[in-house]
Amino acid sequence: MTSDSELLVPLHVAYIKSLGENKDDLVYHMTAHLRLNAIYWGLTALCIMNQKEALDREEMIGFVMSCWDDEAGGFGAHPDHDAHILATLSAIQILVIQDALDRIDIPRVVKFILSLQQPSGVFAGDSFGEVDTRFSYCAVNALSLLGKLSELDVEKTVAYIRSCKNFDGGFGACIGAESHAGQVFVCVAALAILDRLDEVDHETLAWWLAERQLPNGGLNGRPEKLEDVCYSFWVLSALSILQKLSWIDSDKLSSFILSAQDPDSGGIADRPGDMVDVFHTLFGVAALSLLGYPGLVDLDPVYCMPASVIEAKGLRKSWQA
Ligand SMILES: CN(C(=O)[C@H](Cc1cnc[nH]1)NC(=O)OCc1ccccc1)[C@@H](Cc1ccccc1)C(=O)N[C@@H](Cc1ccc(O)cc1)C(=O)NO
Ligand SMILES: [Zn+2]
Repeated sequence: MTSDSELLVPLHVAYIKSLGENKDDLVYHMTAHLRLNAIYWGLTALCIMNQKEALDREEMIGFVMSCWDDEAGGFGAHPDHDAHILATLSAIQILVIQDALDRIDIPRVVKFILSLQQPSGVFAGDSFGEVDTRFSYCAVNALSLLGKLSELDVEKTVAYIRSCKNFDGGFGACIGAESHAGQVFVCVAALAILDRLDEVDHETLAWWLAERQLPNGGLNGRPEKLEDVCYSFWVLSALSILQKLSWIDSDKLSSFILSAQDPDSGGIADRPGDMVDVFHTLFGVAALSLLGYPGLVDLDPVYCMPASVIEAKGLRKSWQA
């Protein structure tokens, strides 16, 4: 069997395990600012392939705690980096998957997250103030995993997301920004967590999402853009939440994702022939899981975490199978 007809699970597991070992090559140092996010990406990909034990649990929890920024009350993406809401979400996602939330001071983290909400209702990523609907999703996802959604000003949060809805049914990074599949994912997933999917024009948005599929089977993030494996997840997750997964040709998309695998060293790239990375490896197997690829563990599309973990916390929605 060649690589573009089956998922090379053992190779992808070996690739993810090797990431922490090659500390000498340049890529390792160039990606220090994403390290904690990359651990969430690697761990979640392993969970989907049912190989969670491939990485050492205590060593991982130790690294997460080494990224704690005690002054801010949040996590940075690397030891001694400033706290950021993206890294804080990754830290919480890792600890929830490893059943180790008892290691953190939950009220302190909740205070950090809530401190980032702006008067407009949008969230900033950190104290430097860059705002983006991505960060609103991080806040809603993290507070939900911590069981503290009751402390969020839901109306203000929803009002800002509503103001980012475009005529094509999609959402942008901020008011007036064009629709982009990544931003559609974060806005639809945040509204799903808040039980406010009534804010979405389901038919219009599902049509815009289905329009992302190109003749080669891959999905792009915006009209006229190139196909990219990670957009498979952003688009499929939003369609899954809208219960319109059937609007995508899943056989052609699965073949596209499988063709982006590196058949020698493992890993998945953004498109066939490019360099693999752990980000596209996660979102490739995540998309295959949503498409029902045989032997993969069910993924919750809203949290991008194993469905069993979300189920155990009582966070699955009534409309989810
Ligand atoms: C910072 N970043 C990006 O900008 C990527 C770059 C890219 C990958 N393929 C095409 N471009 N873009 C990206 O993640 O866009 C998807 C997205 C945009 C906005 C909101 C949500 C998703 C990637 C890292 C990366 C950089 C360069 C190459 C590969 C991965 C990244 O960290 N993305 C974030 C996007 C994101 C952020 C927050 C979330 O809650 C969910 C997703 C992430 O996945 N965090 O866990
Ligand atoms: Zn990509």
